[in-house]
Amino acid sequence: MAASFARGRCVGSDLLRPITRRLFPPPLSSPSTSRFSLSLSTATEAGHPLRVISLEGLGLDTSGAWKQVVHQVQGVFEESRATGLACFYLDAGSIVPKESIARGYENLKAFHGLSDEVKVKYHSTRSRISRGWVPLFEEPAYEQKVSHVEAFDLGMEVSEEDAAGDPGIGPNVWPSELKSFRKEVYGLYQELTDVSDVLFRIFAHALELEDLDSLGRHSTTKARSVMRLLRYPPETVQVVVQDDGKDIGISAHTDFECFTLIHQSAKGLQVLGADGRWVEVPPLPDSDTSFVVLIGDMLECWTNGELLATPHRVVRPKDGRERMSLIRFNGLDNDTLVLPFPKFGKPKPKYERGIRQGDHLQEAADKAQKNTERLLEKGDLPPSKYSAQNSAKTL
Ligand SMILES: O=C(O)CCC(=O)C(=O)O
Ligand SMILES: [Fe+2]
Repeated sequence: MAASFARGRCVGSDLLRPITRRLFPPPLSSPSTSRFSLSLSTATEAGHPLRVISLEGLGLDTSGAWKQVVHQVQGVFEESRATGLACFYLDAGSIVPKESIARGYENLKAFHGLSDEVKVKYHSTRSRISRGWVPLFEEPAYEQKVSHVEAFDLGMEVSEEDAAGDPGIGPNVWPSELKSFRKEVYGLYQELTDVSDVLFRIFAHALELEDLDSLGRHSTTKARSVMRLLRYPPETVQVVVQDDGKDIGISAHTDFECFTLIHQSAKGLQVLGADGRWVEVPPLPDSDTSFVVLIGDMLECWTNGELLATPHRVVRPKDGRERMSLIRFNGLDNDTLVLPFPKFGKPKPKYERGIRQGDHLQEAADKAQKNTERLLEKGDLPPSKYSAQNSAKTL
């Protein structure tokens, strides 16, 4: 999406990157005696595709529960040497109560349930920074494929005066028809900001960076951190694209920010392992406050590719029911130039010039726009009913 863009980059064979030697430190304590090994076996026994890490009991001090979480995250990073997947489930219930998540879904349903005539007032192309409604068939094309998803996008609330024209930063749009939407949805956004702040520090600790604010200090109140309320119609509904692509909810991509939190009402999310196989990552049956944490492009660059951004996609629901998801991207300030930390060795050619968060998002938007134009030319994508272009170009 353009701010509604912020999403992933196109992927193809370059997703199948070879697993190179990694530099992660060994876990903080012996896995045989730690909670880490217990939670790994529990996760495996429970048949979860990814490790489950909980923020329960986490205090402000970096001992006790904090160390356990760091240790578990290190375990995930360590395992990703073989699997390519440095992603995991995070139970964030101690920061984001289940009621907030439930209200998030209620508001998502209420917004997407409004008529198109009402929703078009909030069309993302009417916002300088692409906040608001992204109708079906207007999702940026990360691949040469048509996505089947409708979105409402928001981010940090910044006045136009404070934004001073910065790309991707500015005021949100709020549907006046839904009285509690703003308060509840922005409340959830703020709780997710708290989770994000903790995770930035946990990641810094797990990577054994000396300063725990090394990452998070670049994600201020002007960070490119968008939240999306996504609705995927089931495959049984509204198929106007080529037959072989009818099951695509969102085409394959990695996210452009540092990391992403995903809460889903139903299965559909898949991540791509180093062996080239797509792994289903369904919601956890026993936890309604668990998010999937995906690694984004900026963290990949910071670690010189020790952590790989997680390729992912969504397949459409086949059971006749819609799928909903609450997505929170955790990005950096526009001007942040990310270069590999020296401890990860000589920067690889891919990262040696660094990546600037704002530029990266813009390049991705431009790339997706080109894909969209090609799809339109081929007649695979229906032209937008609401705007001159199918995906917003401005960030
Ligand atoms: O709906 C989901 O689970 C994932 C959405 C996604 O990948 C994105 O918006 O970048
Ligand atoms: Fe994504």
